[in-house]
Amino acid sequence: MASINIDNVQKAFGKVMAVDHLNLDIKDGEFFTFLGPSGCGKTTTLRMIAGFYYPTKGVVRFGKKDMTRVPPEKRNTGMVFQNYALFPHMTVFENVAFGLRVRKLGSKELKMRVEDVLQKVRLEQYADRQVSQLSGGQQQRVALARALVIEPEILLLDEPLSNLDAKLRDEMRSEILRLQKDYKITTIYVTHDQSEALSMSDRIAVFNFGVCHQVGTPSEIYNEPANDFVAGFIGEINLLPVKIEKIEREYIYVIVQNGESSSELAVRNAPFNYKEENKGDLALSIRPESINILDKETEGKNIFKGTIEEVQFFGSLINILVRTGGLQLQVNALNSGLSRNLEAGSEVWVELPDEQMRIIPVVNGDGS
Ligand SMILES: Nc1ncnc2c1ncn2[C@@H]1O[C@H](COP(=O)(O)OP(=O)(O)OP(=O)(O)O)[C@@H](O)[C@H]1O
Repeated sequence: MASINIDNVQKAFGKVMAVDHLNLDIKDGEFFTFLGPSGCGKTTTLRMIAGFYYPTKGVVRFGKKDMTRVPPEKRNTGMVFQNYALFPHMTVFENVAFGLRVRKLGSKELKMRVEDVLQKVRLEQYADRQVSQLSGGQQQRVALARALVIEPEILLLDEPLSNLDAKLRDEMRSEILRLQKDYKITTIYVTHDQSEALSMSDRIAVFNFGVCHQVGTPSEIYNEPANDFVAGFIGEINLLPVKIEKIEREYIYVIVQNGESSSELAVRNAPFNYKEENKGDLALSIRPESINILDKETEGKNIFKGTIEEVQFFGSLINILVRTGGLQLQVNALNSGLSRNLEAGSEVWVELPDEQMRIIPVVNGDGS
C-alpha cells in the first residue's frame, strides 16, 4: 500500500493544458475518485500516476519516493481500463496469469495466486473459459483479477463500469468496494458519473478543464461546494446571481435580482460559507430538496409567493418548478402531505431556509 502525493503537477499536450497546477494528497488505503466532465484531465492524471505519461512539470510521489519519471512496469500499480484490454482468445486463467508470467513466477505459486484471486472475484469456475465467451460483467471481473493478482500497491480504475448496463453497474460497484476493503489497497477511480462518485468514494476531486476545483468527502462536495461549477456538476441545484448587501452578526444579507424588482435574502453565515476575500461574481446556491413549499402565507424570513409552473411525478419524489417574480426555483419534495395535491397553476409560498443556502464564487467555464 502507498499514499500518493501529486505536487504542483502540470501536463501539456502542445498548446492544450490537460492538467494544471494539480496538488493532491491521497492517503494510504483510500478510495479516491477523480470526477469531472469529458476532457477535464482525469485520465491524463491517472496516466501520470501509472507512468504512461510523464508530467511537464511537478512531482509524483508514492509515499516519500519520487516516482515522476519511473517507467510504468517499475511502479507496482494495477490498472483496469474502460475497454478491459483483455486477450480475448486466451482463457480466464491465462489472462490473469499474464502479469505473473512476465514477472517469471514459479508455476506452483503462480497457480495458487491466480486461483486465489479468481475466487475473490467469484470466477473460480470460469478459469478455463475463453474470455470472448464471457459476459461484460464477467470480463470486468477478469480485468480486476488481472490487476489485483500482481499485488499492486495502488489500484487505478479508469471508468471501469461504463460499458455495463445499469443493473450490472450496481452489482460491480459493490464488488469493487468489497475487493478494495478486502485488499485495503489505495484506489483511484475515474468517472464522470456523480452518483457513482458520491456512493463509492472516501474522497472526491472534482475537475474541469484541467483544474481541480475541490477535494472533499462526498458529503462536503455535495453540501459545501466550493464554487458554482462543483455545485452544478454534482446533483441538482438552484443558482441565483447575488450581490452582498451587508453582513450582520450571523447573517449575510444578499440581493437577488428578481426580474424587474429585487429581493433581499438572509443567509446564515456558517463557518464554511462566504469568505470575504471572494472578490468576483457570487451566486447563492440551494438544493431543490432544501426548499420548503407552504400553502399559505407564513411569517418568517426568505418566504416568497409563487406559482407552480410544472409538476413531475417520480414516485417517492415530486419535482416542482415554481416561478416567483422573475425567478424560477426547482423544488424536490417527498411524495407526502401538501406536495401530493400540487398542480401547475397553483399559488404557493416557498421558503428558503437560511441555514440551507450558501454564497459561493462564480468561476468562468475554464476554472479561472
Ligand atoms: N495524448 C494526447 N494528445 C493530445 N491531447 C490530449 C492527449 N490526451 C489527452 N489530451 C487532451 O487533454 C485534455 C484532457 O484529456 P483527458 O483524457 O485527461 O480527459 P478526461 O477527463 O479523462 O476525459 P474522458 O472522460 O473523455 O476520458 C483534453 O482536452 C484532451 O483532448
